[in-house]
Amino acid sequence: MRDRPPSAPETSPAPGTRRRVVRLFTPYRAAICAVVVLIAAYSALNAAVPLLTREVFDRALFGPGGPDLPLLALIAGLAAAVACAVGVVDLGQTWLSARVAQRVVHGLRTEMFGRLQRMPLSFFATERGGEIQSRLAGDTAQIEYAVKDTLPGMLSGVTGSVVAAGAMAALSPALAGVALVLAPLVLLVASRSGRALENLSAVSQRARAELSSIVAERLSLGGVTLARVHGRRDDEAARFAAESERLARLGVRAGMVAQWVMSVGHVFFVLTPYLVFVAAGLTDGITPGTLAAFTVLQARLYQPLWQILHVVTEFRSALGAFERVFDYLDLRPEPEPEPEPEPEPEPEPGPGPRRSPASGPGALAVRGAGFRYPGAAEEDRPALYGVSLGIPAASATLVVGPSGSGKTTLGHLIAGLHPPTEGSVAIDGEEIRAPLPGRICIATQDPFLLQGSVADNLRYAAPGATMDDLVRVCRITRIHERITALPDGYDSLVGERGALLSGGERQRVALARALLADTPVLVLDEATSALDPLTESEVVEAVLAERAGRTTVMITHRFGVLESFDTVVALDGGRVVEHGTRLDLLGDRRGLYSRMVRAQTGA
Ligand SMILES: Nc1ncnc2c1ncn2[C@@H]1O[C@H](COP(=O)(O)OP(=O)(O)OP(=O)(O)O)[C@@H](O)[C@H]1O
Repeated sequence: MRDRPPSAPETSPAPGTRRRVVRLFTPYRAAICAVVVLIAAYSALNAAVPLLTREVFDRALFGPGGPDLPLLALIAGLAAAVACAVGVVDLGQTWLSARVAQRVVHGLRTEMFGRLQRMPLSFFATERGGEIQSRLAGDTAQIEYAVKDTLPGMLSGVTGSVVAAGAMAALSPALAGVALVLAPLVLLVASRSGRALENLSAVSQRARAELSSIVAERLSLGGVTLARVHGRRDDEAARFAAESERLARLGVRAGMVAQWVMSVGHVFFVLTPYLVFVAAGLTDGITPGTLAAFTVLQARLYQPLWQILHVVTEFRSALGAFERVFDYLDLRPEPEPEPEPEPEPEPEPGPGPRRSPASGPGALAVRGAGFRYPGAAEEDRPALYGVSLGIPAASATLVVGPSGSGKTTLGHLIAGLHPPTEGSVAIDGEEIRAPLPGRICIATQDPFLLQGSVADNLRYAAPGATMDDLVRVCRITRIHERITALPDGYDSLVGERGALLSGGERQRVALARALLADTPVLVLDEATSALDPLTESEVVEAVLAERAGRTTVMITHRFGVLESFDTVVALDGGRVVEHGTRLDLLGDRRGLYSRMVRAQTGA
């Protein structure tokens, strides 16, 4: 289950959303005020042009005494100056809006990325890859567009309409009244269809997220291989096509609703000038110049109205995007480790040999620890429970047990990948509730290699490592020869998730990377499972021989011939059933470890 608040339906943004959006922009209020001023200046300058048109008609061309060419030239010069000023103001406004939009979106993106990085691993086990991608890239792009284009569009629409209406009223209050009489009707139609468009946009956004989830999962190396192996390529294509067609249909519907508004508006737009002409015919003292200026202003009145309608729709769908982003920002990340924890009392050793209290760098103490995966049913037993172990510094411990007995879970608790849901795990008296880089490292069965070279991947653990360091750890994991045989040696690329290497090679590179981290504690969770048995025991023996005081906890299924361990821990059903030296446990012929060794060696 996801540890997150349920998201509200996308068609009705939560009441807090608008307030949160406003808060996001509060730090930029100075820039936003400047944008408003620039937009007002832009609208005012634009409104000046029709007034110049009136002067052209009434004084320069058809004034008393015939055409006045010097005046016409002056007006043309003024119009050019106004046009330049409009350009400059528009540039400034665009620059400021783009800056605010980019800052806000950059802030949201980085905060979201940071928040997701700190989420418990169970979140990534349940959340779909495409969903994260869709929110981090798709929704933020929609917000960016809304802030950069939509918001200034709305402001300039409002100021443009107000200024145009004001100029019309100044020219002739009576004609202005006639020209504005249809405006409320236009707004009504638009607001109705705006809501329909908003719903369509929310549904489209969900379809888009579904589409990117399919792409992320099914067009990965593993997804494509699976589909080929099982002959399901056509089914996959059909599933994608169905979702894509849904999106396409939604797109057509949205286009039709938008066009319907435009068409209705167009009728009003064509009709209104004639209403004005009729009114002008019935009113005394309307000059041709006033009428010409009026016609231009009318266009300036209705065009911004369309802009507002369009913008309101965009903004309402951007609210949906904001909400999906906030939904991720509200996720509860794993708590950060305490800066200075209380020292832990020494643990009671679990079943097994009595040793002197473990101390020193890398001593592990597991006290009554347990773990229940989030979402597991209450009545199910926890994956791990009541585990108490003292693992002395510099020792080598083998963890064995049947599949599903909790070995990996124990390894994850020691590595701090999950905080225990009961009891505690500590290193040198300090509780482990989160990964401790530099102190504990884990190498897993399914290692993750990043795009880049072998050397890049190794140096992820120790950016300052020299070539000699890389060679040293790669010799221990018996991968050095193989790397030098690659076309570019340590600079050879490993491909997506290391796909250009074999499974065993990937594991050995990852194990070398873990060794390079040089931590006092190393957990190996079936980290050599893809190797042939001979190489595996060679690698394991070499890792143990060169551990130089490092505490090593090794989880493996193939332990039959492994002898270099101080202690063996056997898990069954989520708890420790045996804990002792190898020879002690072998002595108990009915014990789990002893039976498993016999099963493997046939002895
Ligand atoms: N992410 C998870 N969410 C829910 N349950 C899980 C999760 N991971 C493991 N489990 C369950 O917890 C139990 C212990 O799993 P764990 O991986 O620790 O076993 P294991 O001993 O390492 O098994 P194997 O030898 O097969 O790797 C299993 O019953 C498993 O189904």
